[in-house]
Amino acid sequence: MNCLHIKLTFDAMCDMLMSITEDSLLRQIEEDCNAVSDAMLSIPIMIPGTRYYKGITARKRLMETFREIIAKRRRGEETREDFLQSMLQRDSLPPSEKLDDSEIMDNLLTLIIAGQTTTAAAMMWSVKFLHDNREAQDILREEQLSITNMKPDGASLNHEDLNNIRYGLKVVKETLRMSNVLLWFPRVALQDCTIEGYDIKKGWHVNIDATYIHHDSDLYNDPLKFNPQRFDEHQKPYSFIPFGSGPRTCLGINMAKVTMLVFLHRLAGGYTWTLDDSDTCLEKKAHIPRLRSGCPITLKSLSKTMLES
Ligand code: HEM
Repeated sequence: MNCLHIKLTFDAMCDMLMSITEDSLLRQIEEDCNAVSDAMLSIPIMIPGTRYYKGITARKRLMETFREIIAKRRRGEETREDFLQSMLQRDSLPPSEKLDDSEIMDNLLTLIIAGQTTTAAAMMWSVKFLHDNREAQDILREEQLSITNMKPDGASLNHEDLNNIRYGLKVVKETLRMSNVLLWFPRVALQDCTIEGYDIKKGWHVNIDATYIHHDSDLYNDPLKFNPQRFDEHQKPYSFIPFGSGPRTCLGINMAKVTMLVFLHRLAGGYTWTLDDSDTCLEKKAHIPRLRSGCPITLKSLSKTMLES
């Protein structure tokens, strides 16, 4: 199932950014992006076979692919309404505001890597937490079915429906609190300062430990329990920071939330599921916590489940 989460979010991301829908090209870009991600925590040794080497060569291939797509657009061979097109439209602006090809390519790769594995991992954890918490799954399902029942047959979700997925949003938040997709955010102190009595010197590297904050029992009652309802109460400032905080807050916060809401709506509103692998070990050497098993599941459509019960 993790593979499916990754494929879903990856394809949606590439479509939104560059309107790529051809499967073979998507799979090639996906493989290369995975190699770049895997290289992030590797030792920087440029020897064939190492994770670092694979990441650097994959990045070169990706840049070539993006360069070709950009060249086609610049030659006017294709025009789309996507993120790439909006970056290219800056060509008509004064030179200081234009983006050159390498900036455009960097932006594309940054958004794919920042947005794809994070959202896919969060979706995987929501499947696992909801599987282990049947009560939360049932409340979520009830909400999704009531939204579907109010709509004409086959109509897709609109903005108003998304605003009505209130319990679903709490499931998203509780999943992000417990899974800590990004474990900590590194910062460098730009000047000497004192925080809560601790002196921090200019140039020190400081890590904001989101995992600790999200599991602090002074902030969250029974922090190891998956309890979406806890978000009925107002959170203290800086106690819930899955998307960071301040000027470098996640740019994709709304996209991530909407992607997860649509996914949960479809999943809980259409299916029940069982886990095919109960292994709870985490993947080794991954910079985002994920189940080693990939969280494979078997889906059963609700209509079938209802007939059987
Ligand atoms: C569940 C999904 C996601 C989580 C948990 C997440 C988390 C984060 C966090 C914690 C940061 C801030 C890191 C820091 O302060 O140093 C961040 C930054 C960022 N995120 Fe996300 N993210 C998610 C999805 C996305 C998506 C879908 C996109 C893009 C489409 C995206 C694009 C970015 C970018 C570009 C930054 C850098 C912002 C900057 O430095 O100014 N993220 N993300």
